[in-house]
Amino acid sequence: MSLLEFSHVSFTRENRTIVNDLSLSIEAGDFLSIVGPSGSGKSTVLRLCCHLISPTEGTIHFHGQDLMRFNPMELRKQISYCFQMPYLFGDTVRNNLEYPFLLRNKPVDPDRLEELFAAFQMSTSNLEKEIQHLSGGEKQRIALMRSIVFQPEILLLDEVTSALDVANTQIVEKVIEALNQAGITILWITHNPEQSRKYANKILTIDTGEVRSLEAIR
Ligand SMILES: Nc1ncnc2c1ncn2[C@@H]1O[C@H](COP(=O)(O)OP(=O)(O)OP(=O)(O)O)[C@@H](O)[C@H]1O
Repeated sequence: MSLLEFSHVSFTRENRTIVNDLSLSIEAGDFLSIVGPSGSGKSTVLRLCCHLISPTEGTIHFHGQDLMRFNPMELRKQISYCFQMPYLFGDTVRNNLEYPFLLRNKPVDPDRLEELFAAFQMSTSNLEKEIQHLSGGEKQRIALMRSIVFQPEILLLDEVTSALDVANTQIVEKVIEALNQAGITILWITHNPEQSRKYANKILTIDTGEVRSLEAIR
């Protein structure tokens, strides 16, 4: 049984088909790059994966069960996402990063937060900063940290390095690679052809909402 299985999934809005008849199997441990021109439906595919939106046709199964039947809060713990425009509460970095603990009724683990700052080579002094005082690249890294405070089964990443300089892109790539090596399934959208091939074992190319190719490269 595949970890995540799309069967003939379509997503239509305002008489426009944004994803058309997508069938795809994602196995545990996969690192899937999703590539394609702007507006081809890549982000929509990730939104479908975590039930931010529902297919208008077809089915998505997670662990063999209909994804639409999962409790959304429970699903977010297993399938975590980080998008291009990081959504963070207009609050402090600390409150953003402590939120995943609150959600699980668990005490905040300061060691885990320190570990994350170390992995992203950022200072923990950022914890007391207001989100609005962070740069775009800092916000991106904090949003990514928040999505992996507790390791999900699947991590969905939408152009998470687009606001980063070369050095920080490398840091983030290494964190993502290590997560995949630790068994986390990664689906990521990137516009950078070199990046799309560097870590992935599969590359999905989509155009106008349809699969152009699914290539296994490792
Ligand atoms: N809920 C929606 N309602 C109406 N149109 C939508 C909706 N979601 C996406 N679209 C449209 O569908 C198309 C695909 O959007 P999507 O964000 O999935 O593309 P993308 O491949 O991720 O693009 P980019 O690379 O520019 O981020 C776009 O034209 C977008 O405007």
